[in-house]
Amino acid sequence: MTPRLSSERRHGLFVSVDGPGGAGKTTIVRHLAQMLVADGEHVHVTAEPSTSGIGQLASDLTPTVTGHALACLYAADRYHHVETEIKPHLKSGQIVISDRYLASGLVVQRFDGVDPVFLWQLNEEVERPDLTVILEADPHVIAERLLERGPHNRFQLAPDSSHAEVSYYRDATNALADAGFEVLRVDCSSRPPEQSAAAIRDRLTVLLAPSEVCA
Ligand SMILES: Nc1ncnc2c1ncn2[C@@H]1O[C@H](COP(=O)(O)OP(=O)(O)OP(=O)(O)O)[C@@H](O)[C@H]1O
Ligand SMILES: Cc1cn([C@H]2C[C@H](O)[C@@H](COP(=O)(O)O)O2)c(=O)[nH]c1=O
Repeated sequence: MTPRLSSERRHGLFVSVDGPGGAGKTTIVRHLAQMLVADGEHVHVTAEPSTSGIGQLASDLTPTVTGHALACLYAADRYHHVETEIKPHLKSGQIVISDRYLASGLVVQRFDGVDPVFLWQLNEEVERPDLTVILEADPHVIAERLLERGPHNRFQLAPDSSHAEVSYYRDATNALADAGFEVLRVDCSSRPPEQSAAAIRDRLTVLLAPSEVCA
């Protein structure tokens, strides 16, 4: 039987899920949320770009605005997202799962040639997730998935975009781990999305275990 996560927390748990296009972020977040709800948890699923005006603006301008300006828009959306949506849900004790967060901010604008050091500094003060999940995948596998599903954005149009993105994510993951973030790498090439979601749920259970003992 799956151990229950604590439903009596006064502060929630913040989980971000990032990874290259086609790795399965949205699919896995959906499965994860369903599993947690079935465990009796209160879950809030969110995403970046957020649904706020800044998020909408970033989304609308992504086809035409590039580089540093777009990086600043996404970072502005992130800081606003934390203050107006993520923190309030955490304060009410919910598990907040964000489909894309900081790691995407360290990766996607590199397609426009933005320096990773600039991206790191721009995002340095955003809220640190309790768990930063990075979906890893064989670039050939996700390139196939993108071909089948179709691209979601201009960054996925280049023929070798999956290879480049996997490499950018490797850099971002190393930087996050070096900075002391709690990082969980989940391989998504060779197993169904339900199993990837279960691996994340298992880590959350471990993360929550000490507070269950103290309660
Ligand atoms: N583990 C998996 N095995 C096989 N197919 C998968 C797996 N995960 C996702 N898919 C399929 O791959 C496609 C991409 O999944 P999804 O949209 O969840 O990825 P994503 O990482 O959110 O992509 P994007 O960044 O482009 O929004 C979908 O058609 C989905 O059904
Ligand atoms: C967080 C973040 C997002 N983006 C862009 C990349 C895509 O155009 C959309 C996300 O849509 P998807 O369906 O999840 O692929 O937002 C970005 O450029 N930079 C960011 O930091």
